[in-house]
Parts: sequence; C-alpha cells; structure tokens
Amino acid sequence: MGDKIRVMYSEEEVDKRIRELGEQISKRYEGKTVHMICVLKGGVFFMCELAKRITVPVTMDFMSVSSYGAGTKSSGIVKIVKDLDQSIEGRDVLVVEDIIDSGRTLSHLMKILNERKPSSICLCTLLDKPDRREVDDVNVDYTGFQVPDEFVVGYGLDYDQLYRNLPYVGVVETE
Ligand SMILES: O=P(O)(O)OC[C@H]1O[C@H](OP(=O)(O)OP(=O)(O)O)[C@H](O)[C@@H]1O
Ligand SMILES: Nc1nc2[nH]cnc2c(=O)[nH]1
Repeated sequence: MGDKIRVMYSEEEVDKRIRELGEQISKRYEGKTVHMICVLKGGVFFMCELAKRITVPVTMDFMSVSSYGAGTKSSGIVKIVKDLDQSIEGRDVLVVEDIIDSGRTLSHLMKILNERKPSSICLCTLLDKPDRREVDDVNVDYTGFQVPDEFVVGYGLDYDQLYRNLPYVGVVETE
C-alpha cells in the first residue's frame, strides 16, 4: 500500500545543507536581527530547521498565499490568504520558501513585500527548479539545492497534501 518514494536528497544531506545555509545567513546578518517570513504551508519544515541553525537573533512571521490560476497554470496573481501579523517596515527580512518553480508566486510576493519598505529583503529557498522558470525577476539569495524538473515531495512539499512530513526530499514513483 502507498506510493513508492525515491530519495533525491537524504535527511543527512538536507540537514548538512541547512547548516551551511544557516552559517552563511548568520554571517550576513551579523549585528542584526533577521526577521524570517515563512510562506505556508510548504515552507514550515525548512523554516524551523533553518532558524535553529542561525546564530543571530531571529524573529518570525507567517504568511499564506494562493495563486489565481487559469486551470492548472499559475497566473502569478497572488492572493493573500493569511497576512503577516507584524509590519516589516525597517526590518531585515528573509523570506523562506520550500520551492521556486515558475517563479510567479515569489515574483509577485516579493513585490508586495518590497512595497512595505523593509530595510532589506532576501529570499531563501530549499529547492529551486530553474528549468521551469517563467519569469526573470526572481532573485534568489540562498538556495539549498537546484533540482531537475521532477515533482518532488517531502520536507514540507506535498502531493495532494500528503508527504509533507517526510524528513527527506523524494520523488513519487509512478508505475
Ligand atoms: O514558482 P511557482 O510556480 O509559483 O510555485 C512555487 C509555489 O508553489 C508552492 O506552493 P503551493 O501552492 O504548492 O502551496 P503549499 O506550500 O501550501 O503546498 C511553493 O511553496 C511556492 O509557493
Ligand atoms: N510538492 C511540490 N510542489 C511544487 N510546486 C511547484 N513545484 C513543486 C514540486 O515539485 N513539488
């Protein structure tokens, strides 16, 4: 019973990479407080693990967005389903995502957040699928892994809401 999942990045590989990202981010924000914004739901697992590896002071907020899609294709118009609880004006913001695919969600979201006048804003994603990009204005500051054009699950990423809790990144094998 259940789908077969092929491991793409093991728990150990993901943990190691998150530690490296945590070190880089801690250096960049030395002397500052980093205000981490998690894009729900997929970003939650990465956000928690990354936050534990950051050594400068951290505050957190959460946001949920959905794309107005035409069919299955994202239009890139982002509707805010749950907005941030706090203002980001004057803060050093780090947006944390699980995956960037077409780039449409983040392109739109970063514009919305920039209008709120943060002191700085960076984007960190666990996974990036550059081959799928449809927009060219998404600047990714920190990437865990670049992945090929396969549908990945685990570490926050779902398939029909399942598999988010897998402690590794994998691909659902269809036979
Ligand atoms: O680059 P794009 O093509 O715009 O796709 C990326 C978006 O898709 C995923 O979210 P999803 O809509 O699956 O929501 P979820 O995190 O709640 O599963 C991911 O977390 C990004 O927000
Ligand atoms: N779960 C999942 N969600 C996505 N959203 C965009 N690309 C992907 C993917 O590969 N897996």
